[in-house]
Amino acid sequence: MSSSADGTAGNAAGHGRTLWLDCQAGVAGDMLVAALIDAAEDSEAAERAVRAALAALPVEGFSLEVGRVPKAGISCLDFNVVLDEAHENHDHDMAYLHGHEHACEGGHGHIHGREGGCGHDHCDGHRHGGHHHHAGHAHDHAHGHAHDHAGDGAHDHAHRNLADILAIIEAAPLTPGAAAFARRAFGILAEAEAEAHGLPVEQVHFHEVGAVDSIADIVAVAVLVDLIGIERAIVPVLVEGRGTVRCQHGVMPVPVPATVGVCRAHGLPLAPCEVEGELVTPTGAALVAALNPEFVLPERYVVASVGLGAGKRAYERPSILRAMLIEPLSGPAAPSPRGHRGAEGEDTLAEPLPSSRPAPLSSETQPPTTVCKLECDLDDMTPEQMAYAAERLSEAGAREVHWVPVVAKKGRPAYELQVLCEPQEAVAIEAVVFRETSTLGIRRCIMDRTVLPRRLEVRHTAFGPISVKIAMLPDGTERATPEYEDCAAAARAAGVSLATVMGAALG
Ligand SMILES: O=C([S-])c1cc(C(=O)S)c[n+]([C@@H]2O[C@H](COP(=O)(O)O)[C@@H](O)[C@H]2O)c1
Ligand code: NI
Repeated sequence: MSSSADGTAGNAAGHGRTLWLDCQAGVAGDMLVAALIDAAEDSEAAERAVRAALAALPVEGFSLEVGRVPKAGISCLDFNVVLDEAHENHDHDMAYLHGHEHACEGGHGHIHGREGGCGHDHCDGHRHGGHHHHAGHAHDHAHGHAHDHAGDGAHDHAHRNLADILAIIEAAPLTPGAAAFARRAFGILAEAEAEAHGLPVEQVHFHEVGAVDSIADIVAVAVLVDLIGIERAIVPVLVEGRGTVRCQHGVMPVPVPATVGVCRAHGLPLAPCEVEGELVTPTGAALVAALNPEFVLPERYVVASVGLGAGKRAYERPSILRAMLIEPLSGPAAPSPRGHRGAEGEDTLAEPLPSSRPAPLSSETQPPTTVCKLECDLDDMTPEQMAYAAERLSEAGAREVHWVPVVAKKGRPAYELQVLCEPQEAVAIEAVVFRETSTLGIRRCIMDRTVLPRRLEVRHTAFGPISVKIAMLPDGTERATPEYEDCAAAARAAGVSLATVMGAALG
């Protein structure tokens, strides 16, 4: 929306940006692309970057239209992937909403029978980029689908699997960050689809998402997240409609199974509203999950820029996704130093997003006075699985993860998993516990903490600057503790002992 002097999009200040996504009218892939282009510091440069990335994809058959449209009188940005007739998708069509059968007029139905898979019952009535087609189908049969086509024209409608999609990302000249984000989003979708259809992830054939426009949406968002430098995302709620929607599977309840799957697996909060129809699409939900969002806004923040992304569907609630780049000022969600956290699934999420979670309790200057403790006992997990679960929990925002040896029921040696997290993170952390451990239940309690006031000082030593945490004790005295990571790095660099550097920092 605004331009920086150097013409770069986004992150001209060179630091990670905080995104607040206001999903009061839901979220879909195209809405998110538009909102992020609009919110970038230099929207024109952001649009150019998206166009360049998508033009370089090894995928054919589409062009892009980006322009402003009014939504309830508010000027929004519209991002439209216009498909060639031969590459049309079926499901971004108004005619598919609300289960209206008239979409079949002049079109055709066809069943995709797949052993062990789902049957896709398509109903054609396509409208893309203002064109309305009733073409027949000449499907890409690369994945062994048995199709029963009633159409008679030419229509390429690829059903790609995760490996196909990952190969497209691999072949595209994306930055490592953008490629990692795209892989993460597709991995999240694949897991939800697999769950919905009862298939292993590798056997899932993306239907709608295999289509060109969905690939374009996801890659475009990946490019923009990387370009803008979004390190932290806050998405308090995904507002969803009600009723049913018609998609390739037929008439589905809203939220559709894949959206439910993504939201369940990643603890994304959904809230129903009065709108009849689908506001949150699986792709939209997966993109939000890939941002690994927090759910609580800072107590105070300033707005650096705003982007409004237009949805295609017309509902009584204007279809607008609002993306704000904000600067948190203080409060529980104020920025803090942090490590990395990934999202869901090692194989699909190669490089984690920089964490937006708070620092471990020990390195904070404004520690929380309440924490949530989650516990469960496990006697059937391997050490590898336990270590992996602990890693995933830390990446998901857990402040502490402990495996405590216990003797459990029936005299069995076992381990108690103890996880400390912020209360508002508990639902998301529990989702990771259920996914990565064999537990059937989790005990949960909110605990008060007594914390010493503390501050961080940087001390300049012969070995370089070292952060020192100073805690104030109840008797008024102070206790200084050099930050381990700083000391360890300085000790390694100088080839001296850790104790020498720590002594220098305290001296
Ligand atoms: O995997 C995808 S994309 C998908 C799964 C399901 C299931 O519930 S299973 C449903 N749909 C519907 O397709 C259209 C388009 O979705 P996009 O995420 O590609 O925008 C939409 O109506 C979905 O509900 C898609
Ligand atoms: Ni599906």
